[in-house]
Parts: sequence; C-alpha cells; structure tokens
Amino acid sequence: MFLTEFDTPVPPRELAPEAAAPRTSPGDGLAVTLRGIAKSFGARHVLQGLDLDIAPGEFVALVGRSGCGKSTLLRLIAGLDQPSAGTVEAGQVHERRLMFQDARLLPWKRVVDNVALGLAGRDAKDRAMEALSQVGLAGRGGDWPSTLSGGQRQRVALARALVHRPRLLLLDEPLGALDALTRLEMHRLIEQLWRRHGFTALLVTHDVAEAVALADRVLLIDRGGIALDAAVTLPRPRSRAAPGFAELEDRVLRHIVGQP
Ligand SMILES: Nc1ncnc2c1ncn2[C@@H]1O[C@H](COP(=O)(O)OP(=O)(O)OP(=O)(O)O)[C@@H](O)[C@H]1O
Repeated sequence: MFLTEFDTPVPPRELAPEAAAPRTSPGDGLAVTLRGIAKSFGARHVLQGLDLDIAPGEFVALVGRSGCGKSTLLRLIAGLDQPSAGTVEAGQVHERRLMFQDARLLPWKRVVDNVALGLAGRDAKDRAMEALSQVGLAGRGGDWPSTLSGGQRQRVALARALVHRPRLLLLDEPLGALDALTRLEMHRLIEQLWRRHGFTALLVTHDVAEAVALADRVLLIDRGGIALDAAVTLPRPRSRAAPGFAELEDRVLRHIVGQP
C-alpha cells in the first residue's frame, strides 16, 4: 500500500550500498558559527548566550521541547530573522536552502517547473529533471503537484533545494507530516544525498529516533541554550535495532524530560 506512493520506488536495498560507502569527496559543506546568540520576542527570551560551531559537511539535529526555540534558531541561521544579540556566520544567502514540513509547491506549475524555479540558463529544465531523478521522481516532471502524495511532494521540495547545489541545507521538520514508512524512505534518501553532495545539514525534528538515525551530533535546546551536545558515532546507514541506538535515543529523551 505504501509503495504505491512512489512511481519510482527507492528501496533500501538500492540505497544501502551507496549510503554505506564512505564519502568519495569531502563535499562542499559550509561551516556555521554562532556566538552569544540571544533572541527575544517582547518580554519572552527564547535564546540566550548560545554558542555553536558546526563543521563543514556535518549533519546536526536540533531537538527539544515544543517552544524551546528550535525553529527560531534555524531561522536565525537561515537569515530569515535577526538575533537580538550575538553573531551568526553561515555563508551567503545563495549558499543556503530551506525545507519545511509543507513542501510549498506552486499548484499552477508542473513539478519540473517548481524545481526549476529561480534557475537561470537554457539547461534549467535539464538540471531540474536531473534533481528529480536523484530523489526518485524521474518521469514525474510533467505532472501537476496536486497529483503527488505527501512523500512525493517532499521529494520535490528536496529536489528544488538540491538543484541550487546548496552548501547548507536547513530542514525544519520536513518529514513531520509523513507516515512512518515514508519517513524511513526519506531518511535513506536524505542521508544518501548528504553523502553524495557533502552539504552541511541542520535538521529540526521532534523525533529523537530520527535525529539519532541521521545526525553526527544531536543538540538539545533547553532554557535558551544547548543543554546537550551528543555525538552519534554509530555506523551508517543506521538501524534502530543496532547496538547503542536505543541507549542514545533514551539518553537524549531523558535529558528532554529533565531526568538525565
Ligand atoms: N515571530 C514571533 N513572534 C513572537 N513569538 C515568537 C515568534 N516566533 C517564535 N515565537 C515564540 O518563541 C518560542 C520558540 O518558538 P519556536 O518556534 O522556535 O519553537 P520550537 O522549538 O521550534 O517549537 P515547536 O517544536 O513547537 O515547533 C515560542 O514561545 C514561540 O511562541
């Protein structure tokens, strides 16, 4: 039933060998440096004195209670908002791309034209088609967004980001509305694309298992700062059944509920 969502399924057995292979190049990721970040909305102090270094090509996940400031931090790094105090270094606007829970496709444009949006040059459509094939949607470029499933829309959103060859990909709960199996498929796809392209990735998620599955580091935001910075060294691609996975997930969850 779930597989009918994909015209061109990307089964784990196809993705696994590539995902498991070491990176062939260091990629082109962007370093992110935050110093003394504070962000207030009126009297509400959401972030206070937050420092963070992300290395080029690193995959970092942000977790924490609802309202702790994850999306606020992502927006500051994206340049969509300015901090009340402190400095953000995260490259140039054109080097960053954002992906949200809602794919935000333009319904009056065909899939390929959504992906090619903002691209210049005669090869724009070819590049968009290539990006679509990288997300397992070769052959769907001529379709209307309304004919796609939720998972397929997020694949298009991923292609739309990738086509600009970002050095920093900012993911704000991009899989939050998807069913469990589609989420797992998307984990494999995001990991595969991250390995292939080498961009730096910052993922906001409510799902600690998702954070442990994908990230090199899981950061817990609490009381305005980083309350936990947990390195994830489990081999990729990661299975939830792998030794150490459940322990790390449990450790992060215990910190979230304040019982480390
Ligand atoms: N533009 C804004 N104006 C006023 N308050 C805001 C604004 N944006 C965020 N906030 C407040 O800042 C706090 C942090 O919001 P943020 O969206 O960053 O949290 P979050 O950790 O991403 O939450 P969730 O997990 O529920 O998405 C919340 O209390 C929110 O109400």
